[in-house]
Amino acid sequence: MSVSATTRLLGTGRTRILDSFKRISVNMSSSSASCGKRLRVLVDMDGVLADFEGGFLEKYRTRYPEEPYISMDDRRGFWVSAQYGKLRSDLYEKAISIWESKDFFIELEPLPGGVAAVKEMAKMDNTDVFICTSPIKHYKYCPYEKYSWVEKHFGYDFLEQVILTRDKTLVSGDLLIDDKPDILGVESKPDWEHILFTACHNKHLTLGPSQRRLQSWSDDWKAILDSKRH
Ligand SMILES: O=c1ccn([C@@H]2O[C@H](COP(=O)(O)O)[C@@H](O)[C@H]2O)c(=O)[nH]1
Ligand SMILES: [Mg+2]
Repeated sequence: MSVSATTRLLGTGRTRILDSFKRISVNMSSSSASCGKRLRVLVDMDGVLADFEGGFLEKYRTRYPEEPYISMDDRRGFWVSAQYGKLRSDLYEKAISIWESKDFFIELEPLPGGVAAVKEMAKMDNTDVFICTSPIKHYKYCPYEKYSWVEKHFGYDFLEQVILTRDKTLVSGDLLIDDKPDILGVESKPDWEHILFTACHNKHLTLGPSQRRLQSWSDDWKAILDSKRH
């Protein structure tokens, strides 16, 4: 057999062995997750840790004092811009101009109890917490300010725990705590169970029988985590 044929054969064998190792390690990691060795919790940022809706309304009213606005009580649907666009078509762009502005994301106030809860979660045995958040495509300020916000409220080391993605279905975890009712992406069956975090825009929705909510950070988030430990 020629040297190149032998190299090819050895290469094929090596690939098969590597594939077997990969299969074994994938099986080991999924079985250790399911027997609860470590729980992985993904926590959304806007509307869960940071007060996106409150920050938006305040800045919108300051910048456009003469324009109509939608109170928190009247908010319906995840997309703020869509509801403003229905109110009057030009308000769609005016709404977007608010979160595309410098300092919008960094100046968001933390939602009550969120930072403390996540810090506590991160200290729990066998628990990994990640902040999983979607940046806007107008990237001039938002991604930088999201990192800055985490550093400001959690400290520099917690930046390790930040996941910026526009497709959360690609991220693996046991739980995703998120205020968006429909979290869609290329993965049709994400690993995580979505816990809907109650927000002004989703509080009127009736959930399916197997769906769960976290009403606020005063709600029993520890029980939800425990329900996923085996
Ligand atoms: O009308 C809206 C409302 C929000 N956004 C942006 O969507 C993301 C939401 O991120 P999550 O990680 O799902 O909380 C955020 O960057 C908002 O600015 C929007 O584009 N339009
Ligand atoms: Mg959100």
